[in-house]
Amino acid sequence: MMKFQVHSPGKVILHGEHAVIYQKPALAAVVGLGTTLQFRSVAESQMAIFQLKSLNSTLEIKLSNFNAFLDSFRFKYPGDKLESTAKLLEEVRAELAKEMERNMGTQKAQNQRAFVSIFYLLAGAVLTSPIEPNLKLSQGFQVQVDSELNVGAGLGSSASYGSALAAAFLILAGHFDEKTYLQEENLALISHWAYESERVNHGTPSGVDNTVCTYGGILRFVKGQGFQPLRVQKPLNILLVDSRVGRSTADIVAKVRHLSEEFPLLIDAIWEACEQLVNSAVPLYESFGNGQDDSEKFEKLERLFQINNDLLKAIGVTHPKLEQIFTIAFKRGFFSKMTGAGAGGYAIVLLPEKYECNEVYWKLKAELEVAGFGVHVTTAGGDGLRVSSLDD
Ligand SMILES: Nc1ncnc2c1ncn2[C@@H]1O[C@H](COP(=O)(O)OP(=O)(O)OP(=O)(O)O)[C@@H](O)[C@H]1O
Ligand SMILES: C[C@@](O)(CCO)CC(=O)[O-]
Repeated sequence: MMKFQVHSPGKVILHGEHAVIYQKPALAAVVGLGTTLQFRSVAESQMAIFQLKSLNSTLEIKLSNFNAFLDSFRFKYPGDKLESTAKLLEEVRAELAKEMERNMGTQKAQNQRAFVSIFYLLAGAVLTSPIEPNLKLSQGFQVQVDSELNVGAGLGSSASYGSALAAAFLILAGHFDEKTYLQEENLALISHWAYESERVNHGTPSGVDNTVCTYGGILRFVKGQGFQPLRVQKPLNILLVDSRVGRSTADIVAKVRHLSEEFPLLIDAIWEACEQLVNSAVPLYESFGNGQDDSEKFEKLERLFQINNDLLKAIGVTHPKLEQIFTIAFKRGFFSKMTGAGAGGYAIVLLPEKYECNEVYWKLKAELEVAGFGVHVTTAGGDGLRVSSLDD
């Protein structure tokens, strides 16, 4: 009887969103909100049932259908070690399209993508299983996914969801277990499959979100080159402000790509500026807590927040609701920026040390709430994905 729980955090991009797609560095950090997945095998069952609470939807897969899909994939691509995942994703999409027609009626696009991630990651984990090349699923199970992250809001809900699924399915298929998942090669495998899940949502993600959700901390990430954890000494306090404007990361990334094709030199100069900004920010984050008084460094960081936000505005990814948040924060003496793809989603407000003792902070929080925004105070950095046992 297998049962366990996976928790995977959400993230904020501190600096370098969008630029990171164009090979520039980004700084990303996990936050204190995340996705929790519970896995329980079910005796005598021949079904895999996935309850996705955030989407208010359920996916049921008959093990016999899933195993038949695996057989047909192995027959079509004999000896394929899944070096190219593109074929598998294509086959999964075709299989699920048939399934939707047969049993599921019309599902919303976001549910369909969430289902594709499940089928794709489950098939990927089983087809590459180190214990048995022709592994089939023989016992039914139930998976519940619950998230504190608003979906489609820039806090990495999709990467957090993808890494939680990846860890669960890799454990199920015998790649590692609850005790060994933190080994470097196993985290790399989780992040790899979480990236594949991101591709289902975004097409061409940079990989920053799945990396930070898996490994945790505050990371400097460059697409295709990997990451370095920042050596931070003190947690950084931030206020997450939900504009409550939904948007699709894939659509915004496509609009920015169009702009960069229209004005390549101009937009490249913005990406260069973003790189300089990250280079200036890293030593500040790493030196907080070194001296007696951090106020000078904090003021520099506030300036960088403002410049970063203005660069993002220059590529057209702000929104009137985000502007309202920036104005409220600025009026109270706080610096803020959008985070992630922008055009809605969350803003982050930089909070000083001992912000709770500052009356202005409470006024800021109240004013944002009265204006209809969701607020949540958290720290940037912390644990990445964790697997734990499940009692009941
Ligand atoms: N808890 C969840 N349960 C099921 N599916 C989820 C969950 N969270 C995210 N998803 C999937 O991820 C998609 C949202 O991805 P999208 O990238 O647009 O938002 P995000 O990850 O919140 O934002 P960003 O990538 O900018 O941080 C949803 O449409 C859904 O398919
Ligand atoms: C806009 C973007 O940089 C935000 C990631 O949260 C997209 C990406 O990196 O894939």
